[in-house]
Formats: sequence, C-alpha cells, structure tokens
Amino acid sequence: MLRRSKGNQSLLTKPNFIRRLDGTIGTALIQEICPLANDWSIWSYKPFCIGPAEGEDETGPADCVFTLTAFRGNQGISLITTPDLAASAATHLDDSRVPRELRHQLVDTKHQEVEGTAYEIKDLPGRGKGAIAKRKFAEHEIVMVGYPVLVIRLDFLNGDRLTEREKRVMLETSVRQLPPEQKRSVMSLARSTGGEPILDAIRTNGFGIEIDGIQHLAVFLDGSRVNHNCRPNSFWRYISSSMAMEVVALRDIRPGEEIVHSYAPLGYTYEERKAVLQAWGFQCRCALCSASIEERNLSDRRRERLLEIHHILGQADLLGSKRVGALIIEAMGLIDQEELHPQLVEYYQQFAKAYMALSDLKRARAFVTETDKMWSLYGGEEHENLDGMRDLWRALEEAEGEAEEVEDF
Ligand SMILES: C[S@@+](CC[C@H](N)C(=O)[O-])C[C@H]1O[C@@H](n2cnc3c(N)ncnc32)[C@H](O)[C@@H]1O
Repeated sequence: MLRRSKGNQSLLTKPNFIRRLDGTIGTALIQEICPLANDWSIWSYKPFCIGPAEGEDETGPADCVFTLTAFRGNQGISLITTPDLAASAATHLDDSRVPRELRHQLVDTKHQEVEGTAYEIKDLPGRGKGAIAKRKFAEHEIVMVGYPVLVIRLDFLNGDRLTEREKRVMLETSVRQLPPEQKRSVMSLARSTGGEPILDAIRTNGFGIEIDGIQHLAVFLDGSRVNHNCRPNSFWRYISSSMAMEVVALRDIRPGEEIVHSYAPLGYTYEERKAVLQAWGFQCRCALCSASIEERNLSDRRRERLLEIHHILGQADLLGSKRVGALIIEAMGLIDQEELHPQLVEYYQQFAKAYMALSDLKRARAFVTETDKMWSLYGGEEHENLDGMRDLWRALEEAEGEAEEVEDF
C-alpha cells in the first residue's frame, strides 16, 4: 500500500455529532450536520455526520461526508472519512499541488475531448467500456492522470458502526453533493459486484489508497475505465501529495491499442488470478486467460518456477556463485517470457541479497541500485517499500564497511 502523507491535523477538530436517538434515520437526527469546532469552511457543504447512538463509545473514529465542488478545476470531490483524516487530505486539495506541466488538464476534466488527448473511452466487445490509446506511448510515459471524485474510508464500508441504511445515506449524500456532471459519471460507472448501486460502483471501480496510513477506496472517473489484463501494458501509481492517480506505460503502446493494467498481483497462476478477479464479479477475457489450456499451463509452470527460484535464492550461501548466476539468468528469462517486468523489482531485491550472502558486493550494489530505481518508478516518490529499501541499503553499506575493514587489516 501507499505511504502515509504528512497532513495538517489541526485544520479540523472533532465534530459534535448529532446522536442517533432511536435508530431511525430522519431529518431531525442526521440532517443537521456536526458543527465542526474549528473550521469547516474550506468544504462546499457542512460536513455531514451520523453520530454515535446513546451509550456508544464517542471517542473512536466516526466518519463524515466532506465535499469540495471546485476540486481540480471543475471536478469536485467527496470524502467519507474521519475529520482528522479529512483535515490531512485537505492539505492536498489545492490545485497548486498539481505539477505545472499537468495543470492544463484541470481546465476540462473530460480528457477525451481535449484536443490532443492521448486516449479515448470506447465501448468494447465483452468488457464494457475501455481506454484506447490515440497515439503512441513510449515505455514509462504517463498515459493518463486523474484525481479522485470519491474517497471512502475502508473501515466505514466494512465496519459495523453504522447500519447498512445509514451507510447508504452517507454514500448517497457524498454523490449527491458532487457537481451534476460528476454525479452522472459516478452513476454510469460499471457495476459488477451486486447490491446497492453506489456501493457496487465503489467496489467495482475503487483503487486502494492511503491517507495517513489508513486505507481508503478512491474512485477516479477515467481511471475506472481502464480494464484488467493479466499481461498488462500499463500500471498505476498514486501520488499522495497531489492526489493524482497516474497510469504509466509499462512498454511501448501503439495507437489503437487498449490501455490495460492488472487488478490482480502479477505473477499469479490462472486459478489464483481467477479467484482474485471473482471479487470484482467478472471472469477475465484477456488473451492469456482465453488461451488454450496448454498455453495457460505452460504460463503457470513458468510462474511457479519463478517463485521457486525466488525461494531457492533465499539460501544463496549454500549454492555458490555459479549456481546463483545461472538461477538469476533463468529468472530473468522467465520474467521476459511472461512479461512480468514490474516483478523485477522483487527479484532484483532477492538477487541483491543473494550476492550479499556470497559477499559479491559489487554485484549486490548493482542490484540494490536497480531495485531502488524500480521502486520509485512503480510506486512513485512515496512508494510502499521505502523502509525495505532503507534496510537493504543499510545492510549493503554495513557489508561493504566490514569488507573494507578486512582489507585494511
Ligand atoms: C473498473 S471497471 C473497468 C471498465 C469497465 N469495462 C467499464 O465499462 O466501465 C471493471 C469492470 O470491467 C470489466 N472488465 C475489466 N477487465 C475485464 C477483462 N479482462 N475481462 C472481462 N471483463 C473485464 C468487468 O466487468 C469489471 O467488473
């Protein structure tokens, strides 16, 4: 998951909640919103909260709806989260957070209609709408940038603090308060998990992001149209400082090609992917999943072997450098054949550790450097493995220090 952002916790303080007196939802109970003690004026509406019932613990996190209608140009954003987390997110709402070179996109959020726009949203046979490249993209080029219209704290959805009916009222409020065009767009998003329409749209289209280390689901309108593929040509990353979701080309993409990323972890076998995608309520129709059983089995065997090599390399000190070298070459070949290039980051890390175990510190350093570069590319500046990377550098530098001491001696 993505790294914690450093928000200003003092902007908003705890609201005085309206109590749920008799468990019913009525205007008297919930429509009068928590008057936030400090300053809720940055939001376009008074934050909307359903407070704890009589006798309930009032100290834990409770969620409110926070809406800003003029977010990223004319787009609008609604968050359902705690007041503290909303205060933290609020520090990222200002358009000056958006890098200068991306600001032209804020004028009109209907990217596909902006002259020179790089992709279009089209109906595709068998998988609803999808994003099609209108021009060539080079490897690692940014294909799409989007900002969330909805951000919902995961525990609000999964927890039982509110009844299902109360949750629905909160969700409906979050969508109703958006500008009309975004409201229509949210309601027209694909739905495949069943149940309440808004909840279904969020579960079908939500991307996992973090605010201050707390998990939320974020809905990005164009980003939601990017279909899944088990051999993707792009990946997405979240930039918490500007709240941007970037879709980035994994390899060169031709004009007319569909832009696709993987909803499931890369490297999974057919059955593993199928199980993950069931949560989205669909059966994958990508080329790999539609291939013959022989081809699928061959792909599965390569993926299983790759994992096996990862495990074997964990005991590199027992293998010797010739065997380690051969396993690394084999793993790189499998990654190429299976087009699993983002997985290289995990393998480079393992290769680096293997060479450290063999005291081949020159090769170890080369792989640590590559690992670092790849984490920044795939995860952005605040990637999820910052701590892991720090540990890896520390381990390498300590080993190099010890080796120098031995040489001096
Ligand atoms: C986030 S939406 C993607 C955009 C969607 N196609 C639309 O019309 O808006 C996810 C939904 O798209 C469809 N989908 C995405 N990738 C697919 C694939 N590889 N095979 C079949 N359906 C797919 C499924 O219905 C899935 O629940």
